[in-house]
Amino acid sequence: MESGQRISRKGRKLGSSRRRQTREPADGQDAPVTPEPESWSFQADAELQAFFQDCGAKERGFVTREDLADSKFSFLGSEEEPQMIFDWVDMEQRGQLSLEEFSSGLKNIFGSSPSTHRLHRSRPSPSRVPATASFPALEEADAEEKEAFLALLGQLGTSHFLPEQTELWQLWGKLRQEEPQLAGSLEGLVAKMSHRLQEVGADKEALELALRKRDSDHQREVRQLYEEMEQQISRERQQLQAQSDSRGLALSSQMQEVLEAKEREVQKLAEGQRELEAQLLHLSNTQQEANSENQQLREAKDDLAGQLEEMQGRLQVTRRHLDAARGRVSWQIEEKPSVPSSSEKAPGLPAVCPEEPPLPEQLFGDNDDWDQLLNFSSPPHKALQLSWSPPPTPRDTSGPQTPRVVRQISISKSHALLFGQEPSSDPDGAPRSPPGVFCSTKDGKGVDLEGWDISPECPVKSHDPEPNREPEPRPRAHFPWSLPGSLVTAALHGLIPSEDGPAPPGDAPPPQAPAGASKQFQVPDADAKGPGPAPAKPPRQQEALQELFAMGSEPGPGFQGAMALTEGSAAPARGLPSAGQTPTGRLEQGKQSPGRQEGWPGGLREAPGRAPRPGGLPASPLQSPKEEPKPEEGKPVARGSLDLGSEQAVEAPGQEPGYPESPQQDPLHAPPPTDLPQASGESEAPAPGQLSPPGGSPPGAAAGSQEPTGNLPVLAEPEAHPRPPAMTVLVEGEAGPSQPREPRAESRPEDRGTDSREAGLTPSLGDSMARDPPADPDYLFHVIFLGDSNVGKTSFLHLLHHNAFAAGLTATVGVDFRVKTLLVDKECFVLQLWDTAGQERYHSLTRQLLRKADGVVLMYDVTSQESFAHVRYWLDCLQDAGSGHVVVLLLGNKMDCEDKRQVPTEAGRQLAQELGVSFGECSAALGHNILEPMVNLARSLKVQEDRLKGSLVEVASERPPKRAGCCF
Ligand SMILES: Nc1nc2c(ncn2[C@@H]2O[C@H](COP(=O)(O)OP(=O)(O)OP(=O)(O)O)[C@@H](O)[C@H]2O)c(=O)[nH]1
Ligand SMILES: [Mg+2]
Repeated sequence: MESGQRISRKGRKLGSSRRRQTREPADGQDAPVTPEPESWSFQADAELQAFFQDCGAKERGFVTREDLADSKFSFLGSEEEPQMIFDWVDMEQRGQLSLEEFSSGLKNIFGSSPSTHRLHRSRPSPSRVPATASFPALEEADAEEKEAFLALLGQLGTSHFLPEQTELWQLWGKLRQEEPQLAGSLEGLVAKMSHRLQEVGADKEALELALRKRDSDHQREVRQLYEEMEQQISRERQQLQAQSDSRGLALSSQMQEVLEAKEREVQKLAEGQRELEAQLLHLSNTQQEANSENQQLREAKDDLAGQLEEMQGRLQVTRRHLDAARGRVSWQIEEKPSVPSSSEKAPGLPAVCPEEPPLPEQLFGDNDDWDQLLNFSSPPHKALQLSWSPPPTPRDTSGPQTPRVVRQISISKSHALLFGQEPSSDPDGAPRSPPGVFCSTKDGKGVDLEGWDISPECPVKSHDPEPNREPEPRPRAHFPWSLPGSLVTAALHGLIPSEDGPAPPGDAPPPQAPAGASKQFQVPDADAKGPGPAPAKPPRQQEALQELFAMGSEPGPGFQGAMALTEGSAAPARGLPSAGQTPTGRLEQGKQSPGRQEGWPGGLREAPGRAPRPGGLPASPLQSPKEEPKPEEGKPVARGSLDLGSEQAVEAPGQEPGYPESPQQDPLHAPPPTDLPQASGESEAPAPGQLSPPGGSPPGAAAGSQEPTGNLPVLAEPEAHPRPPAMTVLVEGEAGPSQPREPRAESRPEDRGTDSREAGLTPSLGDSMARDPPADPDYLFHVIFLGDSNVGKTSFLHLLHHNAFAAGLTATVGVDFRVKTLLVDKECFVLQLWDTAGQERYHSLTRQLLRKADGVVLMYDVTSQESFAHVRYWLDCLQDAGSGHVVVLLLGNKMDCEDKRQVPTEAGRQLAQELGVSFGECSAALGHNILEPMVNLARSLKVQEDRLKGSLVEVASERPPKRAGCCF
């Protein structure tokens, strides 16, 4: 076994040496020549071929290491594994060897004959054994040999013993013993080999150095490349990032813009949707309102249709009555021969707005001579007749707002008939009057106002259609001014359900008839005055007019005036005269009169710039007597008459003690005058204060009974008494007996007390005038209030007369008239105050009035620049009228509205200086500066009058003094 292993080991060593020999030629070194295989037996070759066959290598053409796993070769030792043969042969370690390569490899290792090789190896060399036995071990060798051997090893590069060195030692020793000549060769060979080894080592180190250097260079280059790549990657990444960012920003901005645009669109759409919703809501509301209005209109239409039918029936009945009464009724306006007939048309009539109902034709008729109609000093046998529309009432009351308008101013002749006929009363005390004749003159001719007798409370039955029929005692109304109201009433009876129901179609008296439905108040002169029964309760207008003329209670010798006051509050339309005639004309006019204009629902119209009256319907006085009198309406209601009356009862008052304007502080305490002396002997017209009491009560008693108490007569107006829509004043210019002063059956303490406090009017002369009005006014002037509409003329006058501001007055229609008595500097001034309408359609009418003006209060509204600018227009009108010596007072009203002021006070003052007129500012609402301007105006008028008297004697002789008249 040991020998086998040794052979195997040898074989391996030989194999390795052989392998080394096979390698050396490959390296190109001068390797030794490959020894030929010693012996490669046929058996070995056969085994090899069998192996190729068994493992399939022959088919594949190559041998793998695995193929040798189970192979057995006879030339291999037992300890040698067949796979080692493959490792020996496969020096390049390719894993597979071709059959040729494997065969030649084996042959190179084992020789041509493996058996020989085995034999050779198994047969020891005869010299090697004894030599081995004779050569001592290295440790036992002598020092010389050992030194020589170490030197040899030193040449080989090893200085210490290795296990192989022992074998080398023995080989070297053997060689020195057996073949000493080869020892030197061995040493040379060893030296050469060591040299070669050193060279190889140097080469190796150089190569390693070069390799390391190259490796470091490579590493450096790689690192550099890596860094460069990293930098480039970083740059590119940054670029990409920047591009991405910019692209993202652009995209985001675009997206933002798009989003904002979308959002705006959405908002617009939302707004549009909201607007549409609002519009839809509005439209739906509007539609609902329209539906409700349509419903209301339909209902109103149905109501109106029914009412219209009823009205038509009533009108037909009325027309029949009018036709029946036509022959009996006469409408006369007797004038001097010089006075143009009423049929003539006079130019310059007030323009009538086509949209507004025209003024009645007989309202300042075309042919009226204003000199005649308005002359206070009417000649004898003439009676001045004034017809009034109902006075306007404040809007804040529930009563109707019938505009007040002068319906007629005419002159009739003697009052004989009038005064010759005692006022008749029915058993209940209601005044009576002869049928068909309301105011008659002494010679039998008179003004027949029956055409206006349309008081709803006057039963139709009382109007005898037959002219010759004796009058029957019945309540009647002879108020020309009652026409509109009657019409309205008639209309309203059809339109508005009255509490009392419609007016009785026949002669059934209205509910209030006995109390004051139709009353006639005649003021007989002294001669004509008889013991006729006086009305138990004179109508309010009647009393008011009594008060109006109460100042000159007893006319002078030349005064034979007669005054008749009638009152028709609300008469059925039955008494209307027939159409076609003068009365009919008036009737027709009355249908379009302002009274109806305001009273008729369909014709309700407000003056421009005025707020419509709430409810739009006139109120009740014309509808139902019960609805008329209200506390607030007391004054306005009776304005047509009470204005005049209050002038004496309240106004004169204007002169209460302590009045600053008056130097005469002491009130007059003279006994109430019983006569109104004529201002001039020529004057035949009574003073404005002259009014006969209805029942002929002694004036002294009446006045004396009240004035000492200081309490003004209380207006004992029955609650249910309807407001008189108009009044008629008949003043006869013929001399006659003095009229007894009417007793003041009614007093109005509220006017004095409350009004004075409210208005703040300076009480001074009023009391004295009220208590002791002068019998004969020293001066009488016509003062016309001019100015644009809405400036406050009527409010001013209302305050002046009633000491209370009446809010909500309607626009004046035509012209209004009041009398104001002032005691200034111990002289009695009677101012006839004409309240004109500022609306343009009445300007021509106003222009006619201007001809007789003594003084003009030209009013503007300090809150209206336009009204201030129109001041020059009104002055031009004044100049055109030829009124050269008119005293003008420029008055700016509404100074309480300081926040709305458009006209500075200085501007008004400058204009007044420029125009040479007086100037002042006032507030009708506050009652500021109301009476003072009038007192100053009275003084200026007096100065003007005195100057004219002195300088124009001749003219004055042709023209009766103003003081002699009581009206234009
Ligand atoms: N604040 C204030 N309002 C006033 C004053 N005077 C009158 N008014 C108001 O002005 C409006 C017109 O008043 P009116 O007296 O009817 O005016 P007018 O000048 O008579 O108008 P016409 O009759 O159309 O010419 C009414 O509403 C009054 O209440 C005032 O001093 N201050
Ligand atoms: Mg007015």
